[in-house]
Amino acid sequence: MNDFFRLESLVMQFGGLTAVNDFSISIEPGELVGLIGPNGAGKTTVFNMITGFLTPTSGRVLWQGEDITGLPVHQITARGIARTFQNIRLFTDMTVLENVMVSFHHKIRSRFWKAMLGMPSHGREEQRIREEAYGFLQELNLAHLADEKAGSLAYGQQRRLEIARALATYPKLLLLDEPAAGMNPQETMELAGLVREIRKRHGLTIFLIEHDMKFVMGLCERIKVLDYGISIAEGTPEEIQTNPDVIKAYLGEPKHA
Ligand SMILES: Nc1ncnc2c1ncn2[C@@H]1O[C@H](COP(=O)(O)OP(=O)(O)OP(=O)(O)O)[C@@H](O)[C@H]1O
Repeated sequence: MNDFFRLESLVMQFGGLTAVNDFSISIEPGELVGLIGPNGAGKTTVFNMITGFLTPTSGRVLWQGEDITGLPVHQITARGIARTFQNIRLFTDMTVLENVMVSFHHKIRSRFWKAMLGMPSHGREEQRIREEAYGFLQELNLAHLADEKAGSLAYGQQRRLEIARALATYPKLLLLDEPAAGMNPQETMELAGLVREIRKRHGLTIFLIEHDMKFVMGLCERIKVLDYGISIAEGTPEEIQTNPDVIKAYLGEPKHA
């Protein structure tokens, strides 16, 4: 048992549907853990319960020794948990750089008051935020697109921009929901390298959902498998690939002639 990050018996019911049932996991600082499972297995629902988008029907989310179950989204972000979304959520009419700058909103609020009071640090602070935001774009290989509208980027670039935005909240735990979705094999391979780099540089712990098995198996140290809301396996990539329950969940029962 660790005190860093633990999910205890999470349950999420939507009316008569139990989307997630008795889900538990404990993640150590610095780990890179994958969450896989067939469509509709409940993976995004787990992320929504961690990040405050959904309040679990029962169970607890424990983060650095604190019970954060059901806290509002902004309070969870402020505690160092950030995420990206399966359906990309960018401000498409804003520039790539502005999209990252928005993530500094807590700082921007103080900037706003300083500007109102005509305090001199306003310009300097804006410049600092701009430089920091640009630094995150460089890390995600997007700096050359800083002044483009976010909506004009290719799909894979938008996914990387989502990660840059999440990093700009200075998280300790980063949740990535299908980061490689819609990417070609080359982009997916580059993304795996970027994920490794940002983990190292920022001392991150990463929990990710992904359907691309090559990506998951090559990147994650440990994998959890959900099927119909129930956790059916947990182990190393090698253990998961040879687990009969996992094979059955993905391929269905073997057909008998
Ligand atoms: N807000 C909601 N209201 C009602 N049902 C929901 C809601 N969110 C999810 N569900 C249902 O819960 C189940 C799990 O959905 P979820 O999106 O968590 O699955 P998933 O494993 O992330 O799937 P995918 O791989 O297709 O993204 C599905 O049957 C889904 O229809």
